[in-house]
Amino acid sequence: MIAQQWSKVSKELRQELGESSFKSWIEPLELVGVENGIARLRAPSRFVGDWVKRNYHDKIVARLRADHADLSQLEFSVSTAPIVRKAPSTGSAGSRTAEPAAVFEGAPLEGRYTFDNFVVGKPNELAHAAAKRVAEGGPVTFNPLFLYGGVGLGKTHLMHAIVWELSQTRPDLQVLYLSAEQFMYRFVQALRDRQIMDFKNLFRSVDVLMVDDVQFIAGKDSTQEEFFHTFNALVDQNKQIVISADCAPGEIKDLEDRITSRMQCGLVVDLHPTDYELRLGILHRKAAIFAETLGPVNVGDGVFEFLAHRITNNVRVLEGALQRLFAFSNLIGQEITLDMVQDCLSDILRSSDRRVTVEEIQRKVSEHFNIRLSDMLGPKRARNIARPRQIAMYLAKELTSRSLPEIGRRFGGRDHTTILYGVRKVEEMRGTDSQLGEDVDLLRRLLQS
Ligand SMILES: Nc1ncnc2c1ncn2[C@@H]1O[C@H](COP(=O)(O)OP(=O)(O)OP(=O)(O)O)[C@@H](O)[C@H]1O
Repeated sequence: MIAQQWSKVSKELRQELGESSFKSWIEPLELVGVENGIARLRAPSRFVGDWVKRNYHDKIVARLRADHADLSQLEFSVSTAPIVRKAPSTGSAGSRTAEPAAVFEGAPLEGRYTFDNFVVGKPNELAHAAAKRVAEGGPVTFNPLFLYGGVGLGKTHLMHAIVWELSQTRPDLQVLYLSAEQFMYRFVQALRDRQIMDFKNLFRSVDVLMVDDVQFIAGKDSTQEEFFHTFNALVDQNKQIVISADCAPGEIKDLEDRITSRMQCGLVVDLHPTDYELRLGILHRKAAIFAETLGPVNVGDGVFEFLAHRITNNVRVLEGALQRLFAFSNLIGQEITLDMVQDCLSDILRSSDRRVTVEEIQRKVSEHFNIRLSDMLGPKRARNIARPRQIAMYLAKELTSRSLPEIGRRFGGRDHTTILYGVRKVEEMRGTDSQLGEDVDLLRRLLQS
């Protein structure tokens, strides 16, 4: 019934949209069900789902209304294989002899998040290398692998890439990938259904456990407790754990100390904010991917360079901007030019114009080091004041477009040479003092978020 309805709608859309758009966007979809005014469709990737929603939502809804008068909305899920295809045994943890108890699915995987599609540069090379090592599926050398970094810097991409690669290199392994939110949801569900033993057995018998956005469980006492025991049980069995978070273990507020220290026992790797070269590489790679789905599009001189220069804080935004340009160029059949970029992305470019101010930097750095703002600007030379002041100078130089004399004026009327000295000092110390390096990275992230 549903299949027939979808086939009728597809046919009509094929006529209206033409063969090429139909093949790219409509043909790969599957109508899964219609309920309570919502039609659920399955798409081969989030990209296709987002695109169809943005461009063809109303057309699809209007046609489906012929059979479902109350329909008002489409919802898309991604059609991917479950990550753990069969449940581990119901017997003691680790035993694999019993029949599967139930199908136990992890979060869906995004097909494009592979190692091939992950562009490696200085800011993420360590995270990439560590993820690759785990994906080989060899003996566990560090446990857990803890990946952290700011919004949209590729943590989830790397996690999915590990799962995809493990499914090739070690198809015998039970790999479970899920978000910390899903972990909590399943835990609560197991408590409610009095199936806590099943829950424990399932989680304790996977070979690789991957939990995304672990900061979510901070402050949720029972979930943390259960997570701690699951974590210990797997580590004791020498099973690999991979965790991601938006900051380092010690910086996650309201996370129990014993969990923090467990996480610090493994390899903790930071995905640093992207630099210009990495952003340029990502744009080229993403353009190749979009071209595969949308057909080739001409990109004019300087467009990639302009985008890499202007959209600096979040790869997700950069990717969204490029996707929008591809869509527009495809619709009007013209190459992407710098003029088109200005027209099409004015909102994104405006918001990326939001510059951090020197005053914001001074405030944040003072708070971070627990010193008074008046001391930051005043004459005191004690190390516990002078070092944060130099860090603030360094960040002001890096994150604002102010000149050294202008920065100097905002630091209580200091000379530009003092600012230059402070900037150089921090640059130099970042290579030798890892604590200082971490402080600077954290502050930069806070200021740019
Ligand atoms: N180095 C990279 N190469 C290719 N794509 C990248 C890279 N870094 C990030 N991306 C892309 O940026 C987008 C956001 O990445 P992802 O979802 O992995 O970020 P995240 O760090 O998990 O962010 P969040 O904290 O919001 O969950 C994805 O589409 C991803 O493919």
